[in-house]
Amino acid sequence: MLVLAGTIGAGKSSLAGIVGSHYGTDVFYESVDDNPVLDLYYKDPKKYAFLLQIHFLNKRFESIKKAYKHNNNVLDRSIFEDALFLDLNVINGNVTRTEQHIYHELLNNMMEELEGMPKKAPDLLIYIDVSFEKMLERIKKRGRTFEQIENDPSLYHYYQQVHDAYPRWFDEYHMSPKIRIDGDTYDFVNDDAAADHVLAQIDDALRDLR
Ligand SMILES: Nc1ncnc2c1ncn2[C@@H]1O[C@H](COP(=O)(O)OP(=O)(O)OP(=O)(O)O)[C@@H](O)[C@H]1O
Ligand SMILES: Nc1nc(=O)c2ncn([C@H]3C[C@H](O)[C@@H](CO)O3)c2[nH]1
Repeated sequence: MLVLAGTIGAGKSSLAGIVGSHYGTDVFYESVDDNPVLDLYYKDPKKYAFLLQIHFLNKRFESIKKAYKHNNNVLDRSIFEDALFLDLNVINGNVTRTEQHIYHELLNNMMEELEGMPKKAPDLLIYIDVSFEKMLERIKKRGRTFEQIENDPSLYHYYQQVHDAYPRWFDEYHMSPKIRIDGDTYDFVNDDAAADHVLAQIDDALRDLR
């Protein structure tokens, strides 16, 4: 199981598709278009942050249960990143300490279930690192209405918080082997040579594991 990680708009879904095609494996996309809470959360984070966290946790657990059956199946974002968002929501007063506590108890229970499975952790975590400027550029380019700073200027600060939290998160991530992809330099979406370079990086990392 290969897992993509990185900030909002880093290119996880795009690279997940490319990696899945490369290995001929299934890609499990993050719940966005079918997400009944995401736009509500962006409109009213105080009301919907906890519900959104529970939704993502549930969907990721569901994907992991399906994905772990094949070595090179691809997950678009890891279950381990959700706590980063949760903690930011606590800092921002959108999630209470009690909600945070209940969330972590539920997460621990779920992780115990995963420990009972043949594959307890991803084979490789692929972290896409992008600058804050690139992150904003990509969010704008992709154009999801509820994510646009021009509609809600307070999102600038939120995006800064998310972006700032990622390097430490990646540093402290030790559940599996991990690699870092430079998402600023390599335009794996529009440039085949860049995509090949990134795929070679992933191939090399997987070869080292076996
Ligand atoms: N390396 C890249 N070079 C150029 N454009 C890119 C690159 N990666 C992603 N993009 C573009 O940036 C936008 C966001 O990409 P994508 O949806 O894959 O990000 P994501 O990490 O899955 O975001 P989210 O966390 O919101 O799900 C898309 O328009 C995509 O085409
Ligand atoms: N609050 C919050 N918690 C999460 O665990 C989480 N995971 C993803 N997202 C948001 C980021 C993108 O807008 C969009 C697609 O990644 O969904 C999250 N938001």
